[in-house]
Amino acid sequence: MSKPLISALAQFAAATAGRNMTKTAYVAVGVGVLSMVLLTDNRANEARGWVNGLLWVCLVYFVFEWLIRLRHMARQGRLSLYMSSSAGIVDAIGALAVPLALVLGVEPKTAWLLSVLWVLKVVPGIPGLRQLRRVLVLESGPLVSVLVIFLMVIFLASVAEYFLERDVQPQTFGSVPAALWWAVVTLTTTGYGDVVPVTPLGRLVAALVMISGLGVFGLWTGILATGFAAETRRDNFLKTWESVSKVPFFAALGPAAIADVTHMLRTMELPARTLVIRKGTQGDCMYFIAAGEVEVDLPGKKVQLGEGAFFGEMALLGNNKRGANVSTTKVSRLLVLDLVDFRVLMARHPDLAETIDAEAKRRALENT
Ligand SMILES: Nc1ncnc2c1ncn2[C@@H]1O[C@@H]2COP(=O)(O)O[C@H]2[C@H]1O
Repeated sequence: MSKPLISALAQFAAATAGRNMTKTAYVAVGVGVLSMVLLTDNRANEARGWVNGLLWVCLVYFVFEWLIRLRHMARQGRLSLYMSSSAGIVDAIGALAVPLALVLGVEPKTAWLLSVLWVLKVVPGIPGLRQLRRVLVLESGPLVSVLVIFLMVIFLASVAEYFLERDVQPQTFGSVPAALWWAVVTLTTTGYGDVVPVTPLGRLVAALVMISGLGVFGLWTGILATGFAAETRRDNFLKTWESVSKVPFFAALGPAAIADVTHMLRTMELPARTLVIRKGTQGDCMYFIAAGEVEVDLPGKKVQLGEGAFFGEMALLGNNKRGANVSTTKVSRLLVLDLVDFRVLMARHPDLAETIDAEAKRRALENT
């Protein structure tokens, strides 16, 4: 093998070994699945050679990727952990499913259908998947309750329709299982229209089932949306909590007071050289620096404020007008306290109020 090829392979192996999905892997999944779809379409018969070639290239890529990961994990002593993990199982399926089917004599066009399983490889890389899993676990109670209601309505409705329609339409409502098909199609509001009740009472039941369908899906959507919102709030709270507890100004407070303060603050991530406060504008919040640095642009001098410092308090305590431009000098994380919460905080924690007040007075004196 030539040297450049060996070094390219080594580079590829290093990039592939520890990571779930590389950019090349995403491309391979896309090309592979698209080729499989083309293989099933007779209009693409002329390009069959190319499509087959692409499928084989993708398969070789996934086999190679799997072998590299197996070797990497074996070297790290984590082979069994990897093989039993979801990523390991998906990698093994991606590498072995099609070859096994071909070896077992399955017709190639059918065997290549298994390449649809390659899409599973992108699952671990989906952002927010952990959040979705947490929402499903936390909200499993209400979700299951709605599922039970869903099944109940399906069974009650299908038995009712069987009773009401069987004599008029023995072909379509001749048994409860046949009526079940109608109930699922109706309750999910799909409405193929292949099976339709014709008796007045049958239609009344159908109307009730359709309305129940809307209710059931509305409930599911509501439960998931509330779950996601709560999860995002929890994530934000934890992030803000971490930042708040690092600011020395708040460190003296007990855990209960820190939690109280955390509810009032929101986090803001800013790049370097971003104007945070413009001189002369109305002040409606103050800031604490959780990370990074800002520069206060005063007449004749510039003052740098680092981690743990606060700014923007003077407008809230004085005439509401900002006294100077303030911008970030580095990537910074600021905790923002809005005016309403500023007042609540000052009332609840007089010691903090005193510190902020004293610093504002000192700054005002320094600026005169
Ligand atoms: N001398 C100073 N040293 C540090 N910070 C200052 C000084 N003067 C003003 N600031 C800050 O710059 C902010 C500009 O907006 P505010 O006037 O709301 O609040 C001001 C203070 O927080």
